[in-house]
Amino acid sequence: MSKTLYRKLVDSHTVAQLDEDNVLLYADLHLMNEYTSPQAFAGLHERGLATLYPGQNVATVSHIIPTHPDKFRIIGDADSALQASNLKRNCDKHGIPLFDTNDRWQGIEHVIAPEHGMIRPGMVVICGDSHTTTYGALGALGFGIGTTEVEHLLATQTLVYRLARDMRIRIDGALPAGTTAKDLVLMVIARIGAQGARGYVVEFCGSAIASLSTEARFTLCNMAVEAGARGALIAPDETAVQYVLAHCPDLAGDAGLKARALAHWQTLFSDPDARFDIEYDFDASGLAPIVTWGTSPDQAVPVTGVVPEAANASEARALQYTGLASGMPLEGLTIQHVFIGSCTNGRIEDLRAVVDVIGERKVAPGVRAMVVPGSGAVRDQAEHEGIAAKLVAAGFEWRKPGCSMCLAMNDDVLAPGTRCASTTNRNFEGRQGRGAITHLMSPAMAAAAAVTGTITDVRRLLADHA
Ligand SMILES: CC(C)[C@H](C(=O)O)[C@@H](O)C(=O)O
Ligand code: SF4
Repeated sequence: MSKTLYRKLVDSHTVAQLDEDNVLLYADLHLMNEYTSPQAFAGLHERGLATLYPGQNVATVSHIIPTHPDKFRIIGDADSALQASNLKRNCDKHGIPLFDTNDRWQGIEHVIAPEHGMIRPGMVVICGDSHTTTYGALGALGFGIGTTEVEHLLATQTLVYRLARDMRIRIDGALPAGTTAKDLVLMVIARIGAQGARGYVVEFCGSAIASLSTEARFTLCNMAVEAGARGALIAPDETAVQYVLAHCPDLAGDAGLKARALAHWQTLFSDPDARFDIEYDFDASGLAPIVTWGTSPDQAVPVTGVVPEAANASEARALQYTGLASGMPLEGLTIQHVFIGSCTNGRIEDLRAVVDVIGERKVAPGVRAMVVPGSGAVRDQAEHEGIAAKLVAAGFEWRKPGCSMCLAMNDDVLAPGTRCASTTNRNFEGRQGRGAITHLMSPAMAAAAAVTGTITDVRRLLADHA
Protein backbone atom coordinates (compact mmCIF):
# COMPACT_ATOMS: atom_id res chain seq x y z
CA MET A 1 0.00 0.00 0.00
CA SER A 2 1.28 3.50 -0.80
CA LYS A 3 2.25 5.49 2.22
CA THR A 4 3.21 9.02 3.08
CA LEU A 5 6.57 9.58 4.71
CA TYR A 6 4.71 10.39 7.91
CA ARG A 7 2.94 7.02 7.92
CA LYS A 8 6.19 5.22 7.18
CA LEU A 9 7.78 6.84 10.24
CA VAL A 10 4.79 6.11 12.47
CA ASP A 11 4.40 2.53 11.26
CA SER A 12 8.08 1.73 11.78
CA HIS A 13 7.81 2.93 15.39
CA THR A 14 4.42 1.44 16.28
CA VAL A 15 4.66 -1.02 19.14
CA ALA A 16 0.91 -1.67 19.25
CA GLN A 17 -2.19 -0.30 17.55
CA LEU A 18 -4.39 0.73 20.48
CA ASP A 19 -7.50 1.65 18.52
CA GLU A 20 -8.34 3.25 15.20
CA ASP A 21 -6.83 6.59 16.16
CA ASN A 22 -4.10 5.75 18.66
CA VAL A 23 -0.89 3.78 18.65
CA LEU A 24 1.79 3.06 21.21
CA LEU A 25 4.74 4.80 19.60
CA TYR A 26 8.40 4.08 20.30
CA ALA A 27 10.74 7.07 20.65
CA ASP A 28 14.32 6.77 19.51
CA LEU A 29 15.24 9.88 21.44
CA HIS A 30 13.67 11.90 24.20
CA LEU A 31 14.95 15.41 24.87
CA MET A 32 14.32 17.27 28.08
CA ASN A 33 14.68 20.72 29.55
CA GLU A 34 14.53 22.04 33.12
CA TYR A 35 11.12 23.52 32.57
CA THR A 36 8.87 20.62 31.59
CA SER A 37 10.63 17.69 33.28
CA PRO A 38 10.46 18.23 37.10
CA GLN A 39 6.91 16.94 37.64
CA ALA A 40 7.61 14.00 35.36
CA PHE A 41 10.56 12.91 37.48
CA ALA A 42 8.53 13.52 40.64
CA GLY A 43 5.84 11.23 39.23
CA LEU A 44 8.37 8.50 38.48
CA HIS A 45 9.80 8.73 41.98
CA GLU A 46 6.35 8.53 43.53
CA ARG A 47 5.68 5.30 41.71
CA GLY A 48 9.17 3.94 42.29
CA LEU A 49 9.85 3.68 38.56
CA ALA A 50 13.19 3.89 36.77
CA THR A 51 14.03 5.37 33.35
CA LEU A 52 13.87 2.48 30.91
CA TYR A 53 16.63 3.54 28.48
CA PRO A 54 18.60 6.42 30.03
CA GLY A 55 20.96 6.59 27.05
CA GLN A 56 18.05 7.49 24.76
CA ASN A 57 17.31 10.61 26.75
CA VAL A 58 19.25 13.87 26.75
CA ALA A 59 18.66 16.97 28.85
CA THR A 60 19.73 20.60 28.71
CA VAL A 61 19.21 23.73 30.76
CA SER A 62 17.75 26.17 28.27
CA HIS A 63 14.75 28.27 29.22
CA ILE A 64 15.71 29.87 32.52
CA ILE A 65 19.44 30.19 32.05
CA PRO A 66 21.06 33.65 32.26
CA THR A 67 22.89 34.71 29.13
CA HIS A 68 25.23 37.39 30.51
CA PRO A 69 28.72 36.74 29.22
CA ASP A 70 30.39 36.02 32.58
CA LYS A 71 32.77 33.11 32.49
CA PHE A 72 30.79 31.17 35.06
CA ARG A 73 27.03 31.42 34.95
CA ILE A 74 25.19 31.64 38.24
CA ILE A 75 21.40 31.50 38.16
CA GLY A 76 20.34 34.35 40.45
CA ASP A 77 16.61 33.66 40.60
CA ALA A 78 15.93 31.12 43.36
CA ASP A 79 13.12 29.24 41.56
CA SER A 80 15.13 29.00 38.35
CA ALA A 81 18.23 27.85 40.24
CA LEU A 82 16.10 25.15 41.81
CA GLN A 83 14.82 24.01 38.40
CA ALA A 84 18.38 23.68 37.14
CA SER A 85 19.64 21.87 40.22
CA ASN A 86 16.61 19.55 40.15
CA LEU A 87 17.36 18.66 36.54
CA LYS A 88 20.97 17.90 37.46
CA ARG A 89 19.92 15.76 40.41
CA ASN A 90 17.34 13.89 38.34
CA CYS A 91 19.72 13.29 35.45
CA ASP A 92 22.43 12.02 37.84
CA LYS A 93 19.96 9.72 39.55
CA HIS A 94 18.65 8.32 36.25
CA GLY A 95 21.95 8.24 34.36
CA ILE A 96 20.65 10.69 31.73
CA PRO A 97 23.25 12.78 29.87
CA LEU A 98 22.91 16.50 30.67
CA PHE A 99 24.18 19.70 29.07
CA ASP A 100 24.36 21.56 32.37
CA THR A 101 24.42 25.31 33.02
CA ASN A 102 28.16 25.72 32.62
CA ASP A 103 28.73 22.94 30.11
CA ARG A 104 30.65 24.17 27.08
CA TRP A 105 28.02 22.71 24.71
CA GLN A 106 24.92 23.81 26.61
CA GLY A 107 22.21 25.40 24.50
CA ILE A 108 18.61 25.26 23.33
CA GLU A 109 17.58 21.63 22.88
CA HIS A 110 16.58 22.07 19.24
CA VAL A 111 19.93 23.60 18.38
CA ILE A 112 22.20 21.20 20.24
CA ALA A 113 20.54 17.91 19.31
CA PRO A 114 21.22 18.08 15.55
CA GLU A 115 24.63 19.66 15.91
CA HIS A 116 25.78 16.72 18.05
CA GLY A 117 24.54 14.20 15.52
CA MET A 118 21.66 13.02 17.69
CA ILE A 119 19.07 13.49 14.94
CA ARG A 120 19.08 11.20 11.92
CA PRO A 121 16.52 10.55 9.20
CA GLY A 122 13.80 8.07 10.12
CA MET A 123 13.92 8.72 13.87
CA VAL A 124 11.08 9.58 16.19
CA VAL A 125 12.20 12.35 18.54
CA ILE A 126 9.99 13.60 21.35
CA CYS A 127 10.42 16.46 23.81
CA GLY A 128 8.28 18.37 26.27
CA ASP A 129 8.56 21.36 23.97
CA SER A 130 6.42 22.36 21.03
CA HIS A 131 9.27 23.27 18.67
CA THR A 132 10.42 19.65 18.46
CA THR A 133 8.94 19.79 14.95
CA THR A 134 12.37 21.22 13.98
CA TYR A 135 13.81 17.75 13.33
CA GLY A 136 11.59 17.17 10.33
CA ALA A 137 14.30 19.06 8.47
CA LEU A 138 16.33 15.85 8.63
CA GLY A 139 13.45 13.52 7.89
CA ALA A 140 12.87 12.71 11.57
CA LEU A 141 9.40 12.89 13.12
CA GLY A 142 9.65 15.30 16.03
CA PHE A 143 6.86 16.61 18.19
CA GLY A 144 6.17 18.12 21.60
CA ILE A 145 4.35 16.54 24.54
CA GLY A 146 3.07 17.51 27.97
CA THR A 147 4.58 16.71 31.36
CA THR A 148 2.48 13.62 32.14
CA GLU A 149 3.54 12.18 28.82
CA VAL A 150 7.17 12.91 29.69
CA GLU A 151 6.76 10.64 32.69
CA HIS A 152 5.33 7.84 30.54
CA LEU A 153 8.14 8.27 28.05
CA LEU A 154 10.85 8.07 30.69
CA ALA A 155 9.34 4.92 32.15
CA THR A 156 8.60 3.08 28.91
CA GLN A 157 10.36 4.90 26.02
CA THR A 158 6.92 4.90 24.41
CA LEU A 159 3.95 7.17 24.18
CA VAL A 160 0.24 6.83 23.52
CA TYR A 161 0.11 8.74 20.25
CA ARG A 162 -2.96 10.00 18.45
CA LEU A 163 -2.45 9.77 14.71
CA ALA A 164 -2.32 13.01 12.75
CA ARG A 165 -3.64 13.67 9.27
CA ASP A 166 -1.37 14.24 6.29
CA MET A 167 -0.84 17.67 4.74
CA ARG A 168 1.53 18.42 1.90
CA ILE A 169 2.82 21.92 1.20
CA ARG A 170 4.64 22.24 -2.06
CA ILE A 171 6.72 25.38 -2.56
CA ASP A 172 8.38 25.88 -5.91
CA GLY A 173 10.42 28.75 -7.29
CA ALA A 174 13.66 30.41 -6.23
CA LEU A 175 13.73 32.56 -3.10
CA PRO A 176 14.55 36.13 -4.17
CA ALA A 177 17.65 37.86 -2.74
CA GLY A 178 17.07 39.20 0.75
CA THR A 179 14.47 36.55 1.62
CA THR A 180 14.99 33.45 3.73
CA ALA A 181 13.28 30.37 5.10
CA LYS A 182 11.93 32.60 7.88
CA ASP A 183 10.08 34.76 5.36
CA LEU A 184 8.87 31.62 3.62
CA VAL A 185 7.43 30.11 6.77
CA LEU A 186 5.89 33.41 7.94
CA MET A 187 4.26 33.70 4.53
CA VAL A 188 2.88 30.13 4.75
CA ILE A 189 1.55 30.72 8.28
CA ALA A 190 -0.07 34.00 7.22
CA ARG A 191 -1.73 32.22 4.29
CA ILE A 192 -3.03 29.11 6.06
CA GLY A 193 -3.52 30.66 9.52
CA ALA A 194 -2.21 29.93 13.01
CA GLN A 195 -4.58 26.94 13.20
CA GLY A 196 -4.32 26.06 9.51
CA ALA A 197 -2.31 22.89 10.06
CA ARG A 198 -3.95 21.88 13.30
CA GLY A 199 -4.21 18.10 13.54
CA TYR A 200 -1.85 17.59 10.61
CA VAL A 201 1.73 16.61 10.04
CA VAL A 202 2.98 18.76 7.19
CA GLU A 203 5.35 17.44 4.58
CA PHE A 204 7.17 20.25 2.75
CA CYS A 205 8.38 19.62 -0.79
CA GLY A 206 9.10 21.45 -4.03
CA SER A 207 12.07 23.17 -5.63
CA ALA A 208 12.18 26.01 -3.08
CA ILE A 209 12.50 23.51 -0.25
CA ALA A 210 15.10 21.46 -2.13
CA SER A 211 17.28 24.54 -2.47
CA LEU A 212 17.28 25.34 1.26
CA SER A 213 20.25 24.53 3.47
CA THR A 214 19.65 22.20 6.40
CA GLU A 215 19.76 25.13 8.83
CA ALA A 216 17.13 26.97 6.79
CA ARG A 217 15.01 23.80 6.84
CA PHE A 218 15.28 23.77 10.65
CA THR A 219 13.81 27.28 10.68
CA LEU A 220 10.96 26.19 8.42
CA CYS A 221 10.08 23.00 10.31
CA ASN A 222 10.55 24.72 13.68
CA MET A 223 7.88 27.29 12.89
CA ALA A 224 5.42 24.87 11.30
CA VAL A 225 4.06 24.44 14.81
CA GLU A 226 2.99 28.09 14.66
CA ALA A 227 0.46 27.01 12.03
CA GLY A 228 -0.70 24.40 14.54
CA ALA A 229 1.12 21.48 12.87
CA ARG A 230 1.73 18.35 14.96
CA GLY A 231 4.86 17.67 12.98
CA ALA A 232 6.76 18.84 9.92
CA LEU A 233 8.76 16.71 7.53
CA ILE A 234 11.09 17.07 4.59
CA ALA A 235 12.07 13.83 2.86
CA PRO A 236 15.81 13.41 3.42
CA ASP A 237 17.86 14.26 0.35
CA GLU A 238 21.57 14.73 -0.32
CA THR A 239 21.60 18.00 1.67
CA ALA A 240 20.20 16.23 4.74
CA VAL A 241 22.48 13.21 4.33
CA GLN A 242 25.59 15.40 4.10
CA TYR A 243 24.55 17.34 7.20
CA VAL A 244 24.00 14.18 9.20
CA LEU A 245 27.27 12.56 8.13
CA ALA A 246 29.16 15.75 8.96
CA HIS A 247 27.66 15.77 12.45
CA CYS A 248 27.85 12.01 13.13
CA PRO A 249 31.51 11.02 12.92
CA ASP A 250 30.77 7.58 14.40
CA LEU A 251 28.33 6.84 11.61
CA ALA A 252 30.38 8.40 8.84
CA GLY A 253 33.47 6.46 9.96
CA ASP A 254 31.85 3.01 10.02
CA ALA A 255 31.44 1.84 6.42
CA GLY A 256 28.99 -0.98 7.21
CA LEU A 257 26.81 1.13 9.44
CA LYS A 258 26.85 3.99 6.99
CA ALA A 259 25.81 1.76 4.08
CA ARG A 260 22.90 0.35 6.11
CA ALA A 261 21.85 3.83 7.20
CA LEU A 262 21.97 5.21 3.66
CA ALA A 263 19.95 2.29 2.34
CA HIS A 264 17.28 2.93 4.96
CA TRP A 265 17.21 6.70 4.42
CA GLN A 266 16.59 6.12 0.72
CA THR A 267 13.25 4.57 1.60
CA LEU A 268 12.13 7.69 3.46
CA PHE A 269 9.86 9.50 1.04
CA SER A 270 6.15 9.65 0.34
CA ASP A 271 5.20 7.10 -2.29
CA PRO A 272 4.18 8.80 -5.56
CA ASP A 273 0.53 7.81 -5.21
CA ALA A 274 0.35 8.30 -1.45
CA ARG A 275 -2.79 10.17 -0.43
CA PHE A 276 -2.64 13.44 1.48
CA ASP A 277 -5.71 14.73 3.30
CA ILE A 278 -4.98 18.25 2.12
CA GLU A 279 -2.45 19.85 -0.23
CA TYR A 280 -1.26 23.42 -0.76
CA ASP A 281 0.91 24.93 -3.46
CA PHE A 282 2.92 28.10 -3.02
CA ASP A 283 5.38 30.00 -5.15
CA ALA A 284 8.52 31.39 -3.50
CA SER A 285 9.64 33.51 -6.43
CA GLY A 286 7.52 36.54 -5.47
CA LEU A 287 8.44 36.36 -1.78
CA ALA A 288 9.33 39.59 0.06
CA PRO A 289 10.73 39.92 3.60
CA ILE A 290 7.84 39.36 6.01
CA VAL A 291 7.14 41.12 9.32
CA THR A 292 4.42 40.45 11.87
CA TRP A 293 2.21 43.33 12.95
CA GLY A 294 0.08 41.61 15.60
CA THR A 295 0.18 39.15 18.44
CA SER A 296 -0.09 35.88 16.53
CA PRO A 297 2.52 34.59 14.07
CA ASP A 298 -0.06 34.56 11.26
CA GLN A 299 -0.61 38.31 11.59
CA ALA A 300 2.12 39.14 9.11
CA VAL A 301 2.59 41.11 5.90
CA PRO A 302 5.47 41.87 3.51
CA VAL A 303 7.68 44.67 4.85
CA THR A 304 6.54 46.75 1.91
CA GLY A 305 2.93 46.38 3.05
CA VAL A 306 0.68 48.19 5.46
CA VAL A 307 -1.06 47.11 8.64
CA PRO A 308 -4.34 45.52 7.47
CA GLU A 309 -7.87 46.31 8.61
CA ALA A 310 -8.79 44.34 11.72
CA ALA A 311 -11.01 41.52 10.44
CA ASN A 312 -12.31 40.51 13.88
CA ALA A 313 -12.18 41.33 17.58
CA SER A 314 -8.91 39.49 18.21
CA GLU A 315 -7.19 41.38 15.40
CA ALA A 316 -8.55 44.65 16.80
CA ARG A 317 -7.16 43.71 20.18
CA ALA A 318 -3.82 42.82 18.56
CA LEU A 319 -3.66 46.26 16.96
CA GLN A 320 -4.44 47.88 20.25
CA TYR A 321 -1.69 45.91 21.95
CA THR A 322 0.92 46.61 19.30
CA GLY A 323 -0.06 50.29 19.12
CA LEU A 324 -0.55 50.18 15.35
CA ALA A 325 -3.37 51.41 13.15
CA SER A 326 -4.74 49.93 9.93
CA GLY A 327 -3.12 51.43 6.87
CA MET A 328 0.17 52.28 8.59
CA PRO A 329 3.24 51.14 6.68
CA LEU A 330 5.41 48.65 8.59
CA GLU A 331 8.56 50.10 7.15
CA GLY A 332 9.94 53.02 9.12
CA LEU A 333 8.37 51.96 12.42
CA THR A 334 10.79 52.83 15.26
CA ILE A 335 12.08 49.93 17.38
CA GLN A 336 13.97 50.11 20.65
CA HIS A 337 15.27 46.58 20.84
CA VAL A 338 16.61 43.86 18.56
CA PHE A 339 16.81 40.24 19.59
CA ILE A 340 18.69 37.75 17.46
CA GLY A 341 18.58 34.16 18.66
CA SER A 342 16.21 31.25 19.55
CA CYS A 343 15.74 27.73 18.23
CA THR A 344 14.27 29.30 15.09
CA ASN A 345 17.15 31.58 14.16
CA GLY A 346 20.04 31.18 16.60
CA ARG A 347 22.31 29.09 14.34
CA ILE A 348 25.57 29.95 12.65
CA GLU A 349 24.05 30.70 9.23
CA ASP A 350 21.69 33.15 10.91
CA LEU A 351 24.60 34.99 12.51
CA ARG A 352 26.50 35.02 9.21
CA ALA A 353 23.44 36.62 7.60
CA VAL A 354 23.43 39.31 10.29
CA VAL A 355 27.05 40.37 9.77
CA ASP A 356 26.53 40.30 6.00
CA VAL A 357 23.80 42.91 6.38
CA ILE A 358 25.51 45.17 8.90
CA GLY A 359 28.82 45.43 7.04
CA GLU A 360 30.54 48.48 8.51
CA ARG A 361 27.36 49.89 10.00
CA LYS A 362 26.73 50.41 13.72
CA VAL A 363 23.71 49.75 15.90
CA ALA A 364 21.53 52.87 15.68
CA PRO A 365 21.50 55.27 18.62
CA GLY A 366 18.76 54.43 21.12
CA VAL A 367 18.61 50.78 20.09
CA ARG A 368 19.66 47.91 22.30
CA ALA A 369 20.62 44.92 20.19
CA MET A 370 21.34 41.52 21.63
CA VAL A 371 22.65 38.36 19.99
CA VAL A 372 22.14 35.12 21.88
CA PRO A 373 23.58 32.13 20.04
CA GLY A 374 21.53 28.94 20.15
CA SER A 375 24.31 26.86 21.66
CA GLY A 376 27.87 26.83 22.93
CA ALA A 377 28.97 25.34 19.61
CA VAL A 378 27.34 28.18 17.66
CA ARG A 379 28.97 30.69 20.00
CA ASP A 380 32.41 29.08 19.55
CA GLN A 381 32.01 28.93 15.78
CA ALA A 382 30.93 32.58 15.58
CA GLU A 383 33.93 33.61 17.65
CA HIS A 384 36.20 31.48 15.46
CA GLU A 385 34.84 33.08 12.27
CA GLY A 386 35.22 36.62 13.63
CA ILE A 387 31.45 37.13 13.63
CA ALA A 388 31.32 37.83 17.35
CA ALA A 389 34.05 40.48 17.08
CA LYS A 390 32.19 42.20 14.24
CA LEU A 391 28.94 42.17 16.20
CA VAL A 392 30.59 43.64 19.27
CA ALA A 393 32.37 46.29 17.17
CA ALA A 394 28.99 47.24 15.69
CA GLY A 395 27.50 47.68 19.15
CA PHE A 396 25.61 44.39 19.64
CA GLU A 397 25.67 42.58 22.98
CA TRP A 398 27.25 39.15 22.53
CA ARG A 399 25.65 36.73 24.97
CA LYS A 400 25.91 33.15 26.18
CA PRO A 401 23.44 30.60 24.76
CA GLY A 402 19.88 29.98 25.90
CA CYS A 403 16.23 30.71 25.10
CA SER A 404 16.63 34.16 26.61
CA MET A 405 14.34 36.84 25.22
CA CYS A 406 12.47 34.36 23.04
CA LEU A 407 10.18 33.90 26.01
CA ALA A 408 11.79 36.01 28.75
CA MET A 409 11.94 33.34 31.44
CA ASN A 410 15.39 34.51 32.53
CA ASP A 411 16.44 38.08 33.26
CA ASP A 412 16.40 39.12 29.57
CA VAL A 413 13.02 40.80 29.74
CA LEU A 414 11.75 43.81 27.79
CA ALA A 415 10.18 46.78 29.52
CA PRO A 416 6.49 47.52 28.85
CA GLY A 417 5.90 49.38 25.60
CA THR A 418 9.29 48.42 24.16
CA ARG A 419 9.09 47.47 20.49
CA CYS A 420 11.40 44.63 19.48
CA ALA A 421 12.56 43.33 16.11
CA SER A 422 12.97 39.66 16.92
CA THR A 423 14.12 36.54 15.09
CA THR A 424 12.02 34.34 17.37
CA ASN A 425 8.83 32.42 16.64
CA ARG A 426 6.07 33.81 18.85
CA ASN A 427 4.79 37.36 19.11
CA PHE A 428 2.14 36.63 21.74
CA GLU A 429 1.14 39.36 24.19
CA GLY A 430 3.80 39.64 26.87
CA ARG A 431 6.00 36.97 25.34
CA GLN A 432 9.17 39.06 25.65
CA GLY A 433 8.04 41.01 28.71
CA ARG A 434 4.73 42.38 29.96
CA GLY A 435 3.47 45.02 27.57
CA ALA A 436 6.40 44.56 25.19
CA ILE A 437 5.72 44.36 21.45
CA THR A 438 7.34 41.74 19.24
CA HIS A 439 7.77 41.93 15.47
CA LEU A 440 8.89 38.58 14.10
CA MET A 441 11.26 38.65 11.15
CA SER A 442 14.36 37.05 9.66
CA PRO A 443 17.87 37.58 11.08
CA ALA A 444 18.75 39.71 8.04
CA MET A 445 15.71 41.92 8.66
CA ALA A 446 16.50 42.15 12.39
CA ALA A 447 20.04 43.24 11.48
CA ALA A 448 18.62 45.93 9.18
CA ALA A 449 16.38 47.13 12.02
CA ALA A 450 19.34 47.23 14.41
CA VAL A 451 21.42 49.52 12.22
CA THR A 452 18.59 51.81 11.14
CA GLY A 453 16.53 51.87 14.35
CA THR A 454 13.38 51.20 12.34
CA ILE A 455 11.73 48.30 10.55
CA THR A 456 13.58 48.39 7.25
CA ASP A 457 13.45 46.44 4.02
CA VAL A 458 16.79 44.62 4.17
CA ARG A 459 16.92 44.43 0.37
CA ARG A 460 17.71 48.13 0.31
CA LEU A 461 20.73 47.72 2.60
CA LEU A 462 21.93 44.73 0.62
CA ALA A 463 21.66 46.77 -2.57
CA ASP A 464 23.97 49.36 -0.95
CA HIS A 465 26.63 46.66 -0.50
CA ALA A 466 26.42 45.67 -4.14
C1 LIG B 1 8.44 26.22 27.80
C2 LIG B 1 7.95 25.33 26.68
C3 LIG B 1 6.93 24.40 27.21
C4 LIG B 1 7.51 26.11 25.48
C5 LIG B 1 7.11 25.25 24.29
O1 LIG B 1 6.60 24.15 24.43
O2 LIG B 1 7.28 25.65 23.18
C6 LIG B 1 8.57 27.10 25.05
O3 LIG B 1 9.72 26.51 24.58
C7 LIG B 1 8.01 28.06 24.06
O4 LIG B 1 8.65 28.30 23.05
O5 LIG B 1 6.92 28.59 24.30
S1 SF4 C 1 14.17 29.28 21.96
FE1 SF4 C 1 12.08 29.95 22.32
S2 SF4 C 1 10.82 28.63 21.06
FE2 SF4 C 1 12.80 27.68 21.23
S3 SF4 C 1 12.58 26.26 22.92
FE3 SF4 C 1 13.39 28.19 23.74
S4 SF4 C 1 11.60 29.32 24.37
FE4 SF4 C 1 10.86 27.70 23.05
